[in-house]
Amino acid sequence: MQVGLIGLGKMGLNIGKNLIDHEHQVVAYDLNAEAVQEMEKYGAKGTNKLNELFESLEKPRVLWVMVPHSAVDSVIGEITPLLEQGDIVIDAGNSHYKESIRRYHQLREIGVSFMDAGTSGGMEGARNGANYMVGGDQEAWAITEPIFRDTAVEKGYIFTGKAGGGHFLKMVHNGIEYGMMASIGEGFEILEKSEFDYDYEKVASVWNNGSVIRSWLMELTEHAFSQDAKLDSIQGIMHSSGEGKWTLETALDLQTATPVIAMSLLSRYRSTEQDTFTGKVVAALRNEFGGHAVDKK
Ligand SMILES: O=C(O)[C@H](O)[C@@H](O)[C@H](O)[C@H](O)COP(=O)(O)O
Repeated sequence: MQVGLIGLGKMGLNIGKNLIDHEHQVVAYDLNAEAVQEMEKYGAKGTNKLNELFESLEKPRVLWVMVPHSAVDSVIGEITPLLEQGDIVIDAGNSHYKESIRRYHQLREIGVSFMDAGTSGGMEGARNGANYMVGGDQEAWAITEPIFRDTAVEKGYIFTGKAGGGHFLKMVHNGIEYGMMASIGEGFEILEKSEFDYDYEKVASVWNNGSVIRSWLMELTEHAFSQDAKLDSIQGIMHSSGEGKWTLETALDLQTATPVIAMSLLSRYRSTEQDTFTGKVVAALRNEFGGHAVDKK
């Protein structure tokens, strides 16, 4: 089928190529000329004009939006005057599910269907077989299922119904991702501080063969250590894009105890600071009441 792809970043380009590999026609839009050219070379029709994108697509149009969550509203704002009744807008990025519910209702008012599609599997998945968690209308799903099925790994997609359900599921998935990664990281830190001299690539490899914790994350761990045996070239600063925070906020709203996800998020925040004011205050107080030593600057 024909897909209008908006956003040719790392994920968008890979999804576009994946769609073309599966005999779908891609009309690709981005302001970045290089990305448009790359997509054209791969067989897409490319443009940097939204009206051209819309004119090139058969109706009802299927628009796959692959942009950072902070840009989704501005994209929707730009395409709204061009959208027509029956068109389908898919947000395949990592948006907050409440925003997706709002956007669903906003577009429904003009007869446009909005689908919230959480996409997992990273760049490699986007290129060769992704994983999708999709919410939205059944009618829109009936039309769009082939593009999800074809670009996903086998059994790698789910339609959750009800708007917001796709991005909610992806949010929780990412909360789990935070906890799992933190646990892997902490395990290796204990190894690093121990009296034993382990080869971490080999450790990750052996854990990937038959052990309970074998996983794609452990495979990636093995790969990372194969590139840099002790990760000496990078700093232990863990950035985050928001999904872990949303998971924790949602858990709190639902009065659900999620200590692992909470701590993994907080340890990411902590990792971005060299020193903390909390630490200074506690050190000062220990010194105040007990005369305990402080480390001077
Ligand atoms: O399932 C996935 O493929 C990943 O979760 C993907 O969506 C992305 O890597 C995260 O958004 C990174 O999230 P943080 O920046 O919050 O770690």
